[in-house]
Amino acid sequence: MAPASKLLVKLSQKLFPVPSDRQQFIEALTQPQPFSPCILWCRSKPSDTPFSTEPPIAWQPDFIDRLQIGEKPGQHPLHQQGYFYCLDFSSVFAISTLLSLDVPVQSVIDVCASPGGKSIFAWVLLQPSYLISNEVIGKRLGALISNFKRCHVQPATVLNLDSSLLAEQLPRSTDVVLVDAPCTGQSLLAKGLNNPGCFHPVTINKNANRQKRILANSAQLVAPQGYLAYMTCAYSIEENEQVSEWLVQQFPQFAPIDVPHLQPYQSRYSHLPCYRMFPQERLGAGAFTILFKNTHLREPQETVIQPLASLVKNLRPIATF
Ligand SMILES: C[S@@+](CC[C@H](N)C(=O)[O-])C[C@H]1O[C@@H](n2cnc3c(N)ncnc32)[C@H](O)[C@@H]1O
Repeated sequence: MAPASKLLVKLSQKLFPVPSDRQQFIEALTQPQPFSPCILWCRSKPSDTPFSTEPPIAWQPDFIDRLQIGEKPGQHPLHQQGYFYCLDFSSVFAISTLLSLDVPVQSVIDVCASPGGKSIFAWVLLQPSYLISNEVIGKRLGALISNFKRCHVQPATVLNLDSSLLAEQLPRSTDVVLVDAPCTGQSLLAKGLNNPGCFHPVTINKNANRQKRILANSAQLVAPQGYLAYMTCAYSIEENEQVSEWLVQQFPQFAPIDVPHLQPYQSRYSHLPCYRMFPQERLGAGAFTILFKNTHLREPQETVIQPLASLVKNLRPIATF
């Protein structure tokens, strides 16, 4: 068992006023226990499901299964055949804000896409005509592309651009923009992985600034009346609630939207409707999520929009499916 660092203890004190809650949080990070493996079905499930599953929780979509601990879905032949994608249930929690959209969605841009879990969730759920999955770090493109190939994700386009370039080239273009932001990755500890320095104030501050920059650029992409989904796998308030509050101040046209099924997960650290999953709840390693709506209406001169597909062609796609 790794001892809790001073910085982890300090974070736990900030997050949990009750000492027993604090202790459970610390234990989830210093004595990590396995979580149920989770899969996202990209095709119809075979009639004879090959895995033992956990009972679904109330809001769990049909295309998600939580498996019993000990199942190894990544080693099953159906995985290689692209029937499903393996992910942490916290990822499902974070992207589940999309379940509350009640409008048809034509276009989705995933600004921070690799290895592809949130893009694939959006593709299965929303079936957009345009899915653009962007990954700025070149060496992370391979994983994204191979997951899209394996799971037959199409139509989809993979880009490799900084968010500032996306903002410049595709302003007000997209119904749903996903920002699963790079973060301190504090929840990696709950998966038993090392992540030195992830609670240090300098690391947290650096990440929060990067998140603000990516969000500010991503906000430019959202069509009038479209949606911006922000999520991280960090626990620090600076990377989550404070970034969200900053966005609303900077871009008051973005209204945070209530997500009814996530009400039980309402964050205690903000007055905004935003949601947290913690590792001691035993569903996944932890996540933060919030959904914003761009309340701007389309300008009269905007009625003829250049189709996203033709704009994207000029951005040198890395792959098109
Ligand atoms: C949390 S991961 C995304 C996981 C992915 N959405 C999924 O569900 O599989 C964050 C991603 O942001 C990328 N990233 C790093 N720096 C970035 C930046 N400055 N702008 C945009 N994305 C960045 C990372 O390479 C990483 O792929």
